[in-house]
Formats: sequence, structure tokens, C-alpha cells
Amino acid sequence: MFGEDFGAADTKEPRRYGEALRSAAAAVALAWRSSPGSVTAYVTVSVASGLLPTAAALLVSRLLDGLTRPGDEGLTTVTLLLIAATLGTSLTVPLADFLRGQSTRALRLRVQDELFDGVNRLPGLRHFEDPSFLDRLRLAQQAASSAPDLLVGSLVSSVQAAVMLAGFLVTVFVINPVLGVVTLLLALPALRTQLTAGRRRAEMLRDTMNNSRREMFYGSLLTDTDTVKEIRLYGLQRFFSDRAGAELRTVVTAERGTEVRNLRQRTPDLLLGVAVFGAGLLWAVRAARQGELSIGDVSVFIAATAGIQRGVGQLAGTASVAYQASLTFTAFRTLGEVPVDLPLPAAPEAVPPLADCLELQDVWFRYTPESPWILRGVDLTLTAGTVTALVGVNGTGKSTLVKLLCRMYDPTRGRILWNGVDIREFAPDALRERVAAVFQDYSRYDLTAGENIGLGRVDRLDREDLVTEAATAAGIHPRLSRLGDGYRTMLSRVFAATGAAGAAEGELLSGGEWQRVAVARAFMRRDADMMILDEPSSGLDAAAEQEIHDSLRELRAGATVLVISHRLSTLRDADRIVVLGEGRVAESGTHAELLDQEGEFARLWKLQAAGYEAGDDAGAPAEPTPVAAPGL
Ligand SMILES: Nc1ncnc2c1ncn2[C@@H]1O[C@H](COP(=O)(O)OP(=O)(O)OP(=O)(O)O)[C@@H](O)[C@H]1O
Repeated sequence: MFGEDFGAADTKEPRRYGEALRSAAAAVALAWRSSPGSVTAYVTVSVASGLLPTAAALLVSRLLDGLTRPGDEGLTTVTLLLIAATLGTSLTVPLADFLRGQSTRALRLRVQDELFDGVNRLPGLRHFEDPSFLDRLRLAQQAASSAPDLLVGSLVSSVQAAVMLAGFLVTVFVINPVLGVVTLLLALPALRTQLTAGRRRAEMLRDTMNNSRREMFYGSLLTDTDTVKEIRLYGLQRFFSDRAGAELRTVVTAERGTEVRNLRQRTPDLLLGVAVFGAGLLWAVRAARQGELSIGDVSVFIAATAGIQRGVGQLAGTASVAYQASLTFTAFRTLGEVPVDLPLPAAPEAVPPLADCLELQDVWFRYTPESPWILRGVDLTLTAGTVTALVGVNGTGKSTLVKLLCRMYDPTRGRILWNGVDIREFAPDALRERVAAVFQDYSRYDLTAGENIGLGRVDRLDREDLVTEAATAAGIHPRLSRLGDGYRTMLSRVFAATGAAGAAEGELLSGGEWQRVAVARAFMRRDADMMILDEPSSGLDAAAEQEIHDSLRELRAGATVLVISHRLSTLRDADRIVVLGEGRVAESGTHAELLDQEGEFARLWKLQAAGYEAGDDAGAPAEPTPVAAPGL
């Protein structure tokens, strides 16, 4: 999908140069906007330091000639100027470093903001499940952290080298115009060689991005607290470190290949440069012997030809870095151009309270045009203020349907109406504000217990009363208040608590406790019109599950509820139970009606009931602890 936009190799040289120039201009503009003062000072100091070597060489020449001429009066001034030039050279280096650091620090803050803005403006999930977009994003992240600094640094360094080069070239021209022209001409292929080297590096980086991401992924498995347990149980350490090694080897091999090609292409340039320097030196020595050049002329000539070689090297090298950085920076620059994955209305309607119903009309959905249909014409009405339960065997598309209701994706065909208005007419954020949901794969944040709940209504994150109320409704308040630092305890073993000195260390919750925290997070939105609970109780014991259902009944205050669960016994109170099968609504009715129909629901019910042994379940005496029933 993104392959055409992002991944494909661009083989058109002029287009690539144009792209690099646009990115370089964007990076410089960004640096300028971030800290105009530091950038101006940095450029000024760098240009001054580019002029100093030529000035020093001319002063040395003047000094040497003065020494060979008895009675030269100005020698003291020349010596003092030479000392001043040396002092200037010494001072400009750390000053330029400091100013570059200042520009970079301001730039980093700005770039991070822009990067997150670029990502956050994408309302749906589609891009985040697209590998080529993820490659691009990773490249943009990498470029965002290093490219602007490299670009600004190398562009300034190029200007500095160009100033130095110009100074020395003028000096050589004055002494021997032919040699000046030859030296200048030789600089051009060296520059081109270095630009090609920069492009190769940028392309190699892009082509191996997928390998780099995999290497990081395998590496993180070996260190992530969530995975180390299974890795040890199954003895997978070597397996994953080998895989990480293989990916890294691919990257390293590509890098080596690129550098070998670059070196091969650069060697003739270097040899040619030395040959010109040697020829010039022979000529200068001969000319001095014949009295055509003074000793001072020879010294300035040697300094200038060496300086030109150095300047060309610096110019080409920095141009190469700038070119490479500008190509990778393209990934960052164009992040803002990625089309949003959900069409947004030009003038979104305000989302009204859900007074009537939420209706799915002939909803078809597949994740990509190539993948199979998940939903095949779902017609479903969720009447406002009622509780609907959704059941179905694994993989029938229940969670997918939830994602459509939250507008993480749009239906491929058909529509979803909120009080009769297509939800595509609303801004996704505004719609989501009216929805509270606990996803099956809810998130566990390495934050404090209070924050983990308060995130459900981030504008009320600090309202301890509301957080405690939500935790109580989810039946997790007693546990959280017993934590070392209560709701301020970090729910993490990865990060220690920040802030107050001597704050308690992080603590961990059990799976079921985490699930209650996720439910509490949804309960922070007790004023939501729509409450969706996708498997809210899979990790809970029967009593806890009953508690949550009781709270839900109490808290929902007229909200429309959609509950997905494989534990059919918990769904008996629902106003309607809908069975999803083959991507459509297969059955629908109350618990009793569905049992009477003796269809799929009745079959699953009997299957599950057979797994119970009367009297074992404290929370539901009629149906004790269930054993897993196939498919449900
Ligand atoms: N992001 C995705 N990209 C591609 N396919 C997906 C994606 N998410 C889910 N699927 C596929 O969609 C199908 C339905 O998945 P979904 O999670 O909606 O099922 P479910 O009914 O909720 O299952 P379960 O009862 O196991 O939770 C599955 O076959 C799954 O492979």
C-alpha cells in the first residue's frame, strides 16, 4: 500500500537531488525556526574560522619573507597578527561546537513535537499495521533525531570549507594560475564521488530498515519483562539471539558492501589529489631555486595546495553527509504528507447523545483488499439504553466489529449510523469521546495505579475522587489502596516511581487485577453514551465478574452497552444476545428465545453447561467454574 509512495527505490538521479535539496532546505528552515540566534552565531563563527587558515598561511609567508630581508620593520605586527590568528583558530572550534550544540538542542525539541504531530494526526489504525509505513516511520524517527543536526552541521561545515577553499584557491591562482585551475577541476569528481557515496548510504539505510526493525524486535524480546518468562520456559534465548544476529548480519553486510564500493570509487580521486600536490610541490621548489618564488611564496603555496586538498575533502565529505541526511530526512519531512487513513468530513457534525440507536447496515469489512472478508453484511441495531451481548466462535469478527464502532476503521461496504447519521460525518475524536471501551487486548501502562485509571478521562486525571469511584466500581479499590504508595504506586517493574524522594518502588498486579484496572479506566467515562466491553471478564474469577456486571448495571445510567463474552452464563441478563457466524448475524434474541430456537447459541450453551460441576462456583452456584469449551 505504501510501497509505491515510500518504499520503492527512486532511480532518477535529478529527482533525487531535487528531493535532497527540498529536504535540506526544510531542515535548515526548521533549525532556523527553532533557534535563529544560535544558528546565526554558529554560521558566523564557522565562516570566520574558514577564513583564518588562509590568513595564517599568508602571515607565515610574510613572516618568512621578512626574516630573509634584514631590517623589515613590520615583523612584530605580523607576528602579533599570526598569534591572534592562531588564538582565533583555537577559540572558534569550541565556540562553534557549543553553538552547534545549542542549535541541536532546540532542534531536537522541535523535531520531536513535529514527529508526534505527524503520527497523532492519523486517526485510524490502518497505517500502524502496514509494514512499509512502519519502516518509513522508523526511518523518520531516526532521521528526526540525527538528520537535522547532521544537515545543519554539515551545511555550515560545507560553507566553512568553501570559504577556506576559495581563500586558498585565490592564493594558488596568484602564484600559478594553471595549477589553480587544475586543482579546481580535480575537486569536481571528488565532490561527485562523495555525493554518490552519501546517496548509497541513504539507500542502504532505507533498504535495510525492515531488517533493523526486526533486529530490534528480536532484541527486545530477549529483554522485555513480558516475554522473558516464556523465553526461559521454552529455552528460546539462543533462537531469538540467532535471529537478531542474522538480521544484524544482513544490515552489516549491506553496510560493508556500500562502503567497499565507496572506497573503490574514492581511491582514484585521492591518488589524483596527491599527484597534483606532488607536481605542484616539484614545480614550486624548482621555481624557488631559479629565484622565481620567494621562500614565503613556497610556504604559502605548500599550505594552500594542502589546504585545497583538505578543503575539497571536507567539502565533499560534508556534502556527502548532508546529502545522505537530507535523503533520510525526506522520510520525516513527508510524514505530514501521509494521507489520513480515514476520510474526515470537511465540516464535521457535532455528535449528539445516542438517544435513538446505533445501527449497522449491511456492513462488510476486510483488512486489506487482498485479505478475506471478515464481516459479510452485518445488519444489527443497538437500541439506545439496552444491553446487547455479542457471541460467536473465535475469529468470527467480534473485536473487528468493535473497532468499526470506535471508527478505528471504516466499513469496506455498508454504513454505521449513530441516531441515523453516518459516523463518517463525525470527527473520530468527537465520536470516541462518547464511547467507553475495554478492548480485549487492553493496555497496561507503566504508570502509577491512579494514572492507569485516570487516563480514561485524561482531563480528570488528577481527580482522586473520580479515580477511586471508578476503581471501586471495578472492584479493584481495596487492592490498589493496599499498594505501598496507594494509587501513587508505579504499576511497573521496569520504571521506579518518579517524583517524590523515597517513593515506593513499582509493584505488579495479577492478570485479573490488571483487567479490573482496565475496566475502571472505562468506568472513568461513566457519562459515555456507548459502553463496549470486549471480554471484560476473561481473566476474572466468577465473583469478580458478577461484581463488574452489577457495577455496570448501576453505572451505565441509561448508556447503550455492547458486551462480548465467551462465558455465556454472564450474558443472561442482556436485553438481546446476538450470535455472529460466517461474518453475519446468525441468531438474535433473548437468552430464553435463543435456547428455544435450539440453534448455534443453544448448542454452545449446552456444551458449556456440560463443563460445569454443580456447587463448585462460589459466584454462580448453578454454573460453577467453567472449563474451556471448544471455540468459546
Ligand atoms: N489487524 C488485522 N489485520 C488483519 N487481519 C486481522 C486483524 N485483526 C484481526 N484480523 C483477522 O480478523 C479475523 C477476526 O478477528 P477478530 O479479532 O475480530 O475475531 P473475534 O471474533 O474477536 O475472535 P476472538 O473470539 O478470538 O476474540 C481473524 O481471523 C483475524 O485473523
